[in-house]
Amino acid sequence: MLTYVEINRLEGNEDIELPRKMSELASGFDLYAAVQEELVLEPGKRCLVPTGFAIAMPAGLEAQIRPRSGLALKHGITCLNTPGTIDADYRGEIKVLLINLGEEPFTITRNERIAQMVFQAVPEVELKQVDQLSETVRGAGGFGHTGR
Ligand SMILES: O=c1ccn([C@H]2C[C@H](O)[C@@H](COP(=O)(O)OP(=O)(O)OP(=O)(O)O)O2)c(=O)[nH]1
Ligand SMILES: [Mg+2]
Repeated sequence: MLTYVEINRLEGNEDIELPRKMSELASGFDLYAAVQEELVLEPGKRCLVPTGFAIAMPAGLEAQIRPRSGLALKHGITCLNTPGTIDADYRGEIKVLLINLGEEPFTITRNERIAQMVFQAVPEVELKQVDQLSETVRGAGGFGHTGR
């Protein structure tokens, strides 16, 4: 089923590409940097990169902002808060929190693809407080208790 998500290009970003799938069955819409000309991200530093657009999706969806593997592999550039969460009721500009985990400064240029946005269904959940939880074999074991 096709779902329509409204997208609004923000003023001053007429030259910035709107998010786009780069192949027919791609999961993510690639996001383009709406930085002024260039932005240099030094090793170990983070920055919030504007994208020049806002969206409105129907209730029951979220958007996740995920890194691009090529930038991660070649330059150590990733999203610090990956996956970034875009709430269905958010109407502000979508921004990408990048961090440079590489050894070299990385230059972000205007209209460069810096991350991708994947839409996901969010189930309707309500938390119900109880005195005792249902039992399982795992129980409270976690954090590697099954071995390395
Ligand atoms: O990578 C991101 C993450 C978040 N947002 C926007 C959309 C999201 O709906 C809002 C809030 O994000 P989040 O809930 O992750 O941040 P918070 O620190 O909990 O802020 P808030 O108190 O505003 O919810 O910020 C982005 O544009 N990019
Ligand atoms: Mg929040």
